[in-house]
Parts: sequence; structure tokens; C-alpha cells
Amino acid sequence: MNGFINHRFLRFIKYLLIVLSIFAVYSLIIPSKNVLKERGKPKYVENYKCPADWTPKDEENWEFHQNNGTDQKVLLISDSLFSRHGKLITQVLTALKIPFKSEAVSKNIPVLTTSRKGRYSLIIIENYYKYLNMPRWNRQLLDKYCMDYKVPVISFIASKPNDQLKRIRIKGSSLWMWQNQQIQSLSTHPSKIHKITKENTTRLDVGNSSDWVVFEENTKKFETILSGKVTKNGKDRAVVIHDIGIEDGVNRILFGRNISDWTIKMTFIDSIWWAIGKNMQFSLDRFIQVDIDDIFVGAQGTRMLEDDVINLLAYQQKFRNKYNISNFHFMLGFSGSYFRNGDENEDKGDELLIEKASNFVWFPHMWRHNHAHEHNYTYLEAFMVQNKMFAENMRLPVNYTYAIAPQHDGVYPVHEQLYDAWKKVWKVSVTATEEYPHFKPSTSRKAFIYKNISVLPRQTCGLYTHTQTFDTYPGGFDYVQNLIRGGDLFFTVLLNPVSIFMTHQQNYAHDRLALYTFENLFEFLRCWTNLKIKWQSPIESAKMYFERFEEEKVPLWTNPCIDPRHRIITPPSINCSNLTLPNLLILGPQKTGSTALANFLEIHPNVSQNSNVPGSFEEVQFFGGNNYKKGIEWYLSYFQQKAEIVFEKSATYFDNPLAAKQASALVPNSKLIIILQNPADRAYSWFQHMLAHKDETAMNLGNMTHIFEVSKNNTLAKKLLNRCVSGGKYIHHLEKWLEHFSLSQIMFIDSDVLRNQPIKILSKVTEWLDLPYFDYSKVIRFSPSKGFHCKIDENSKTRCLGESKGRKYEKMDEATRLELDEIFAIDNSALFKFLRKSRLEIPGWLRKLIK
Ligand SMILES: Nc1ncnc2c1ncn2[C@@H]1O[C@H](COP(=O)(O)OS(=O)(=O)O)[C@@H](OP(=O)(O)O)[C@H]1O
Repeated sequence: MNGFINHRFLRFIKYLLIVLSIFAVYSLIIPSKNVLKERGKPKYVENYKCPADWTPKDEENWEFHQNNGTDQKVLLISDSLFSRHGKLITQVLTALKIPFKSEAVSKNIPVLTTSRKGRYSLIIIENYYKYLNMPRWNRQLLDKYCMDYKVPVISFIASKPNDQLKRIRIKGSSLWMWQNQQIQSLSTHPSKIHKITKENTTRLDVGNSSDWVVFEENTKKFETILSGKVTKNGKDRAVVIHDIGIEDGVNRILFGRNISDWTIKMTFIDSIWWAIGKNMQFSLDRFIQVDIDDIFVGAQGTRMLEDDVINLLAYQQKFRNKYNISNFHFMLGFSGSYFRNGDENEDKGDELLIEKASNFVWFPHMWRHNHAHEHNYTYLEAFMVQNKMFAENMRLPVNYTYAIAPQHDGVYPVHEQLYDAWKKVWKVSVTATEEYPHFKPSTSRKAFIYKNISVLPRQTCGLYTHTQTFDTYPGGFDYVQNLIRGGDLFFTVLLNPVSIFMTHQQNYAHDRLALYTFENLFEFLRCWTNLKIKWQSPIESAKMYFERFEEEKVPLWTNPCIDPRHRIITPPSINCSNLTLPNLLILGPQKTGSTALANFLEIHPNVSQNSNVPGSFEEVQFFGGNNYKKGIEWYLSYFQQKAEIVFEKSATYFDNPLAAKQASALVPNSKLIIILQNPADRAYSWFQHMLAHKDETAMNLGNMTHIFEVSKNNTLAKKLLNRCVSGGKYIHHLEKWLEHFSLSQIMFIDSDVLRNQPIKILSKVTEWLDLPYFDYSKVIRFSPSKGFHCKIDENSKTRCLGESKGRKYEKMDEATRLELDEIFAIDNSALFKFLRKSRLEIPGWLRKLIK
């Protein structure tokens, strides 16, 4: 009996082992496809509750401040170059795309006027104490400017932490302030300054810091914009106050707190709008687009289930109904290769998405989520066609010519072949990226158009593929809440007319973090702002964007090898380990001897110049011109020869403000050479140039003598005169360069010395460029027949510049010189002052003129 049992038992164990091993092998070969993990219900998290249902204000009767006609620019006087608050203010101005000049407070205040009008429409002073304690003369100058041009001042007063004095009268004003105060609530008052901010609201969660500054005001000279209830005595005191200028004619908005508090920041933004918004196309509309980039891409166990899809649809409807975002659509990006790549339940989720496809807007990603820069046109086209076939087979409505590249790869830095393939297969006209011009700071993101494809800025909302549950959110759940409740996400919407957010399918599964995020964001915006959240197609958004920010159309090329994020997605056609860009630019101006300088400088063994550009008189003329549109690869192709100094000379750069901006984006550390010639001689030389080119107007005039008289009634003559003169207004053009480059990067050369003693100039230039000494006297000599210095070639022959450089023409007559000197008088004197102030050598001709 025992033996029988043992025998049968052993046989049973044997079979069991066989079955188990078959099962084990089977499950190894066929991974967990059918092993369904139980997925818990999404965690319930309470939504944001607005304390009250405050009524929004409509934008119809907004009042804006009207100044006396100034440029649309803000002057920011910051506490120091490194001030943190100054940086926050700068970020707001950058995000609002308002031109500004930032200066650290110093003995000198920047020049406030041009010869015609005021330069600034708003002055922001970071530290009000510094303003109050400015040297009297500066303060008077600033106040007078504000009065004359009706320009308001915005400033901030901070508590001095150890100051015993609590109640202080503000110098020169009847206003009193209390420092180091704690407040328990913050209320918005009715005021023409509030635009985005809802009026008559009260916020209780203001923290417990006791460094607020509050103002005591009880006259009609001041208007409260925000007030705080002081904890100690329950009194309601102004935290942001508007001095309407009754006392001294200057409009001031004073903040008793810095903009790290969100209500203060919002009020600050409103104050800027109020000060300059009239001409800034102010609008309360905010367009929000939520993209789900990889609707089918995701590891098993992280993907959406049927329930998640149903929920996604329900929320789409909820956003339309509850937040009035009529027509709101989630935008689904697809990589067809990953369809049904999950477990059984997840595959059902995918299938339901397809079944409900017509409810969403679909856009192509890439067939296998491929990184564009790793592929050439043929492959990219093949991937796209495959994805397109998937869309056709699944009847996905791809209604807009919009596409997103996986990880934005190939969009910026530009991989031209991606653009070409997109256009060919999908007729793409709009895309978006977070990488232009750089990922950080996000407030500086911009748009551009390349190959007729509009590239809009894209925003992150703190949701990534790994952010799936509230409990595992990096930085904790509080972090998500802070983003929404007055944090970065809230301000992204506030500051951008169009926000295109990137999310992933995982953010709609599990705890559905994306739905929580957007619902709460909409609720918070509805609660505290007058903004109108809307949806429109990306095509309409692109149109709207570029109507508003036209200046962004042309991309601002940057060096892709410097930004580590860009470096890894740079197309192979740009070789970062052997990239040559110029480190010296000779800017001109035209007709000052720039060709001679370039021609001589190039002889130095450690110097190389760009290779010849067909049909362009040797000049690359990249910055500020049409060649710029050809892209950075085109520019790079002219700098194959490495050297210690690689330079290019384009005399068209100097008087082109765009050139300054574009050069500083691509070669910010480059040195610059500017040649200063008496502008009267320069104008005359230009006229001779026009004569030599048989310009009809110049030919009719014959010489310059009568151009001044004739140009009064003749537009063609006026145009010609202007062309002769404009490049010679040196200080005006120089200012544009100094907005982007520091003075220490620039060398000025006296054109007369260059002409008569080129070797002397070249030695100076060599030294300035830190190049080894080179004896130029062996390679340059004066040619009596040419009347100029020329190169000596290897056969000891004289090689002069062509006949268009150093032309033979009549000397300028005295009358013409007088007229021209008169035209340039103001500019010359400004140049003289500038050079003297900067302790730079003054050209002989200028010294003679300003005697
Ligand atoms: N070594 C030498 N050889 C020839 N020409 C010389 C030289 N040094 C200075 N110059 C002066 O350069 C003037 C032309 O200036 P640019 O080269 O800057 O002109 S351009 O704008 O690039 O066309 C040119 O102007 P014009 O005399 O009116 O022709 C010259 O006066």
C-alpha cells in the first residue's frame, strides 16, 4: 500500500513539475500579456475651492495711462546686477515681450530722451529707497522726465528687518508707511489698474511672514489697489498704492511687497499693462491647447484603460461646459507602431480611443517615436508615410496641418530634412517646441517661422511620463498644487496669449494627474482673474501669434553646440566637435576702408577670413540681411579654415540694428571692429559710389553740391541724401550694438590713420586680438599709382584693391562740406562726448571738428 502511494505520488509530482515548467517557459516566451495586474482606483483628491463667486469685469471700458508720446520701452533700474528680485522683474518683462533696458542703480542715470522724444514709457525702480536717496540732480532729472512725458514709476519698498522704527513718513511725500507688518488677508480694491485681477476679492492664505510694508493713507492723493488686514490691530491698510501725482506731478505705483507673492505679481503685471497697455493689444483672452503627445507610447502597466478614455472624454465635455471653453479638444499625438502595445486591458483602452477618435483632434508624432535628427529625409519620409497609413486605416481625423516631433527633436536646432519631410507627407504648417531659443528660462521661449512652418512656443506643466500618481509626484503633491495656485503654471497662462501644453498618456491613467491639474488650473483662474480661457486650433493660434509678435517670425539662430540640450539633438550636418564660427566681426560702416583692413589683417598667419561668397563682393552679409534666412549651416559653410582669429567683414552690419541682435545671439563673445571716418567724407564717398554705379538721381545731380537744396522738394534726391548720410550717424547705430555687446568687445579705428598708416593700425589690432607680433611692413607698401597702401604678393608684386576701392574723384567743395558738417553736428558732438566719457581715443578728424 505504502509503495503504491509513493509510486502514484511520485508520478503526480512528475506531471506537476512538467506542467509547471511548460507554464514557466510559456510565460517567459510570451511576457505578461495576459497577466493582468489589478489597478487601483484613481486617488480622490479634493479640488480647489474658490472662497467666493466674485464677478468678473469685462474689458470694454478699460482705462489705460496715456503718456506724452514716448518709445514703447521700459527702463528698469535694478538694485544691483545680481539682485534676485530684479531677475524676477526681468522675467515678467521678457515673458510679456515688452522691450526694456535694465540698468543697475548707479551715480549716472541712463539717457532718457532722444532728440525727438522720450525713450521710455514706464520706469520701474526695484528699490524705492535708492530712488529716494539718489543724488538730487539725478532725482530731479528723473522726476522731470516723468512729468514732461507723463511717464509713471513703479517701485517696491521692502522692510528693513532690524529697523526698530515701524512708522515712517516717506521722504518728500505725505504718505506714511509701516514696515515689518504681518497681515492676515489680502483684498483687491476697485481700480482702473486692475485688468487681469478680479476686483473686490479677499484672499486669506497669505502666509505668516511679518515683513510686509503697509501704507497709511487718508487723502484723495492716493488710491488703494491692494490692501492687507494687519494682524496686530485688524486695520485694513494699503499694500499696493497709487500716488496719482497730485503732490509733485509724478504718477507712482508703490508696492509694499516683492513679486514673489502671486497676488502682488499679478497686480504688478496689471500695473505694467495699465502703464503701457493701450498700444500693446491688451486682451483677456487666453488660448489653451493641451496636447497628449504619445497617446499609444508607454510601457505596459502605465497606459490608459477603457475607464481612463471614458473619463478623458467626460472631462473634455466638462471643460467645455463648466469653464465655458467652448469647443475644447484634447489633442492626441500618435505613433501608430505602438498601438495595442499594452496588456489586454490597456489594449482595450487603445481600441476605445480609436472608436471615439472623432471626438478628439489628432496629430502625427512619428511612426516609432523616432528622433528626427538621427535620420535623413528618406527615412523620415518613410516613417511618416507609415504613420499616415495607420491614421488612414484607423480613420483618425487629422484635421489640422499640425505635427509634433518626438522630444521636439529636429525642430530646434533645425534639422532641415524633418521640415521637408513634414511638408511633403503631412503638409505641416504649424508645430511647437520648448527648445527655442532655449529650454530655460521658460519665460523667454519664443516662436519662429522656418520653411513656412510656424514653430510656436510650447509649455511644460510639470507632467511627465513618470508622473502617474499623486503620492509619487517628485517634490510631493504640494508642488503640483503650488504650480497651479499662483505658481508657474498659473503665470504661464497669465503671461502668454497662447499656451500649448505638453502632456503624456500616463498623466490620464492612474491618478489622472493631468485632469486634476487642468481642472484646478481653470478653477483657480476663474476664481481670481477676469481672463477668458478659450480653445482654438493650432493653425489659428499661429496666425494670431505672428500677427501680434511679428518680429519673432525670423528665427534668431544660436550656436547649437553651446546648449547641452541642443547639442544632443543637433543634426549630423553640424559637427560640434569641429565647429568654426567667427570670433571677430568687422562691422564697417560702408566706405570707411573696411575692405583694406580685412585684406591686410588676413595676411597674419594666425588669422583667417571667410571663403568667397559668390556674387557678394566677398562679404557674407549674414546678419540682418536675406542670407540670414538661409540658416546657420549656410553661414558655417564659409568658415572651414580654423585659426586663432576667424573673422568676417560685412560693412553692411554697422547701421543695421537687426544685425546687432542676430550677431549677439550667434556669436555673443565675438570681438567687433568699427571704423570711424569723418561722416561728411563717408557721405561724399557714398555719393561717388552711386555715381560710379550710374544711379540716375546721382547722375542727374552730377555732384553733391545741390543735393541739399533739391532734396527739399524731390523725394528721389531726398532718398539718396538720406542713404549717403544715415550710416554716418555713428552714435545712433553704436547704441544698438551696445544693447547687445559690451564696450570692451569693441575696437574703434580712425579711418584716416588706417588709410595713411595701415601698419600702425594693424599692429594695434594684432595686440588687441592677443595675436603674436607680425611684421606687416614686409607685406604692405604704398603704391604711388593707386595712392593707397597695397599688399605685396609672394612674387614681390603690388596687389592693390580693385578700382571700386580708392576711386579717383574730385575733392569735396567747401559748400558741400559745410552742409554735411551741419547735418552731422549733433551726432558728431554726441560721439565725441561718448568717446571721452568712455576714455577712448578720439579720432583726429573728430577732435578738429569739435574744437
Ligand atoms: N588701402 C586702401 N585701398 C583702397 N581703398 C582704401 C584703402 N584704405 C582706405 N581706403 C578707403 O576705403 C574706401 C572704401 O571703403 P570700404 O572698403 O569700407 O567700402 S565698402 O563699403 O566695403 O564698399 C575707399 O573709398 P573711396 O576713396 O571713396 O573709393 C578708400 O578711400
